Parts: sequence; C-alpha cells; structure tokens
Amino acid sequence: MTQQFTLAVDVGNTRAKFGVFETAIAAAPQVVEISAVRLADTEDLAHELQQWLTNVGVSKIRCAIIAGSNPPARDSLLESWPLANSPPRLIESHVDVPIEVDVDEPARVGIDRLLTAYAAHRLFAARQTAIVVDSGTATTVNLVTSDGVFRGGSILPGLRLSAYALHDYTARLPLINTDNIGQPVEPSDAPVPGRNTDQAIRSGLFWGQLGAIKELQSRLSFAAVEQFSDRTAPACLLTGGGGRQLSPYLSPSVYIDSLALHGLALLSTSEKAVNSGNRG
Ligand SMILES: Nc1ncnc2c1ncn2[C@@H]1O[C@H](COP(=O)(O)OP(=O)(O)O)[C@@H](O)[C@H]1O
Ligand SMILES: CC(C)(COP(=O)(O)O)[C@@H](O)C(=O)NCCC(=O)O
Ligand SMILES: [K+]
Repeated sequence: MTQQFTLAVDVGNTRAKFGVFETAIAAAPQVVEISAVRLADTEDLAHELQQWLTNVGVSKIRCAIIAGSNPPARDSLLESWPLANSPPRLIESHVDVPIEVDVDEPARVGIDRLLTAYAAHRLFAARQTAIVVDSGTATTVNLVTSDGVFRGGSILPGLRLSAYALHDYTARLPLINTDNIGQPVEPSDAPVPGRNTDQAIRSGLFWGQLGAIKELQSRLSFAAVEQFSDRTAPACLLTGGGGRQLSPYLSPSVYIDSLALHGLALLSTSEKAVNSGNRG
C-alpha cells in the first residue's frame, strides 16, 4: 500500500483551511493536523502555510491539493506557493470532482459545496441520503442522495455575515460578535425573549440560523423521498466555522472539522492525482 502525506488547502471567504492527511490508495484519509487562518488576519497566506507546516513538523509532503470558494485569495496563494517540490493540484471545476451534479448549471456550484458533498457520500454516509450543512461565510445546506448524486441545496447568510448586515444596514443596531469557533452556544448566550437589543440580535441570529437550517433539512429530507425516491434515513453532516456552535442543537448530526479538506485528501488518492507527478 502506498502511504503518503497529503497537504490539502481550502480557501474560503473568511478563512483558509490547511490540512495534512495520511493518505493511502483504497483507504479513508486520516487527519494528521488541521488548522485555519483568518484571511483578515494575514497579508501572506503562503508564509502562514509554510510556518504552520514547520510548526506541525510535517516535512515530507508527497502531494498537495487546493481548492476554494474564494478564487482571488486562492490564486494569490498559488502565485507564491511555498513548497517548490510539491506544486499543488488545483481543484477548480465540477469536472475535477467525481460526483454527478444534478443542477441547472453544474459549473456555477461552489467547489466547496461539491467537495463536502463528495466527502460526505464517500467517507461518512455511503449508503444514505446526506444533508450537508456548511456554516461558513454563507451557510449552505445541500442534498446528496444515497446514489451519490449532488442534488443542489440552499444558500443563506452565515452567522457573522448576518451580524454585519444588521449593523451595516441599520442606523441603530450594534455589531454583535458571533465569533466562537470551537465553543458550543449556551441558551443563556442567546436568551429568548431577548430583553435588550444585544440579546434580541444574539437570539435572532443564532436561533434564526438554527431554525432556518432545520427547516431546510426537513424540506430536503422530504425532497429526497418525493423527488428522488430515496427512502434511506438521512444523515446530517455539519461543518464550517459556525458548525460547532450549531451542532448540539442539530441532533442527530455529526460535526466534521473542515469537511472539504477530507474531500480534497480523498481526491488526492485518485488515479489522476497519483499520476500527476506532484511528488516532493
Ligand atoms: N473567530 C471567528 N472568526 C471568524 N468566523 C468565525 C469565528 N468563530 C466562528 N465563526 C463563524 O465561522 C464562519 C466562517 O466559517 P469558515 O468555515 O471560516 O467560512 P469560509 O469557509 O467561508 O471561510 C463565520 O461566518 C462565523 O459565523
Ligand atoms: C455559497 C458560497 C459563497 C459558500 O462559500 P463559503 O461561505 O463557504 O466561503 C460558495 O459556495 C459560492 O460562491 N458558491 C457559488 C454559487 C453556488 O454554489 O451555486
Ligand atoms: K466553505
């Protein structure tokens, strides 16, 4: 069995996610390290990546693979790619992801949505309907039927974006900080009924986001049966920077840190990547 370390990079609209995986043909990629850098906090992603690899002590990257919903930031990282011996394979288009895409315009679907759908079906919900929730800059709630076909989904503003929208487009609403990666939200953090503006926004944003996701989950579960005759019990997979906050309230659901990276790591074990010469 060929064993190797794969570097996967997913450049989102808020954060770039870095992952090192142990990958082997015909085996699920194993996480070695995952990290994320806020784009607003760095001028030089390439330097951050290099620094991170040094810190985690992974010196022998055998192949690198990159994608992202934020092409300008992705491209600036590509231009100053720090690993001369491991030029990254770019996953840019739906034709690079081995998943059938049943929507009007497959080319317009965010590559992050396809990668999470692919990882969900191949790694976490192989014989089930999968509902994939990515709580990122935007929140996306997507359907993958048990035959592994991406059926589309819904896009709504994410928690942070919604907080900014309330502040930026009103005269009197304060900017509420919703950032809380890794910490579950307690009901006391978002009290209902809110007794002041701060609490009203907090509870509106959090329970509203949660309610929207639940409604979409229920509609997608119904659509799986009614439109696609898919009667398997749906699995709900949750990822993204807001995922951990939402996860306790979306049960049963499984939270997976940076699910798109898992999709990239899995892709790196496919024939095309193995033969592409991306070896350090
Ligand atoms: N410290 C934080 N900084 C930024 N976003 C955070 C933080 N904590 C939680 N979040 C949530 O994570 C979301 C961004 O998730 P992320 O996975 O980084 O998105 P993207 O894939 O779009 O880059 C924000 O909208 C916000 O709701
Ligand atoms: C919806 C998204 C902005 C989500 O990106 P993210 O918030 O995770 O950075 C991205 O998937 C995107 O730009 N999609 C293009 C339109 C579509 O998926 O149909
Ligand atoms: K994303």
